[in-house]
Amino acid sequence: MAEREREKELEAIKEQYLGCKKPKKQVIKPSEKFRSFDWENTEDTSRDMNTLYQSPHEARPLFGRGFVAGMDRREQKKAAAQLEKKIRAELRHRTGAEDRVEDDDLVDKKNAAAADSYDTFDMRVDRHWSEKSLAEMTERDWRIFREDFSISYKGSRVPRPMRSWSESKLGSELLLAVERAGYRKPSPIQMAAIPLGLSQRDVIGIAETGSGKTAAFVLPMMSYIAHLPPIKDENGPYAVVLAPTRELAQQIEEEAVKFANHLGIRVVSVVGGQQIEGQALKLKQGCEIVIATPGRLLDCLESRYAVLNQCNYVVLDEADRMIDMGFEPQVAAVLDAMPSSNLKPENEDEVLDERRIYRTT
Ligand SMILES: Nc1ncnc2c1ncn2[C@@H]1O[C@H](COP(=O)(O)OP(=O)(O)OP(=O)(O)O)[C@@H](O)[C@H]1O
Repeated sequence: MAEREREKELEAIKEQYLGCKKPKKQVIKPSEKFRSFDWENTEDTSRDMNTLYQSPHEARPLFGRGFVAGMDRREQKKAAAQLEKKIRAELRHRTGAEDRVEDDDLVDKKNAAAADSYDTFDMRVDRHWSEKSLAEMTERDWRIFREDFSISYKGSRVPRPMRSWSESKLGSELLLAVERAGYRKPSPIQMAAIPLGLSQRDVIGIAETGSGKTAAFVLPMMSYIAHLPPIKDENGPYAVVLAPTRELAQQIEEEAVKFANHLGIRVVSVVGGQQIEGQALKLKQGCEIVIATPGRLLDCLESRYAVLNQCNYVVLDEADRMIDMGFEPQVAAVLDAMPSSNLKPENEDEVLDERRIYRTT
């Protein structure tokens, strides 16, 4: 007995200092454990066994620019329209009614219109300005229109730009001339400046080279002159265009003649580098528009070949360049040869910067 006690004691001491010798508990991995596990198909609850629920309504979340996650209501409407068509066909089939294609077409059109006029959030979608008549244009449409063509204004009570030639108030003869010139659409500077010119407002137009600035000032000028009686003898002109160089003056003349010939308006160019007598003769025969470089026009005025007492319309083409080239005194002298009341703006706020410069020097 004492021996057994001793053995037990020894075991306990060994266990304490050398660790126990108990066999390790075997751990079975779940993959091992369930390797041969099988279940009845009906026990599979991961999917609905009822076919009715096999294709549940699918959410179509929209992400990206202009969307927050949500449902595509337009797609749902399309699906609903298809279903409606199917049901109609089925009903017709059952009742033996004839196929009425018009009915389907009508449903199609109605649904297409509904899908187009509502966005994905079921909000009404506005049509683009190009699809609207002038009367339907909203402030927002005009803003988008101006943004589309990079048109911006500074000034008060600015008239709306014109969207097309037909919407301008140029008159049928000028519109015909524009069509014959092959100008299908107005350029942005023309869209913005022509309505201003036609409303007898002073305008400073800024646009890049080759953007159609010439027609933008020539057309309202022609429209203004078309309402006046033709000039007799040397009493003209009604309008003067000043340009810094001979070449530019000639380019403007070419552009002006395209429209002037249709209206019986006479255009004379008065530029340096050519015989002054020839130009004097043309001025004497009478003309409604003079296109000139400042120095040569001043010579003509001083020699009394030209008078500007009927001139109410002045264009300073490339005014900044004329100042850079030192033409300011000549331009000021030409403007002073016109009756001062002609150039006095109704509203002092609307005085052209250039004119102020010329008039004060
Ligand atoms: N609406 C239009 N449609 C088609 N062509 C046009 C239109 N307006 C002008 N043009 C043509 O575009 C060309 C350039 O026009 P224009 O000479 O008036 O430009 P500009 O802005 O005055 O250029 P610049 O700064 O060189 O004087 C011309 O040949 C003109 O006939």
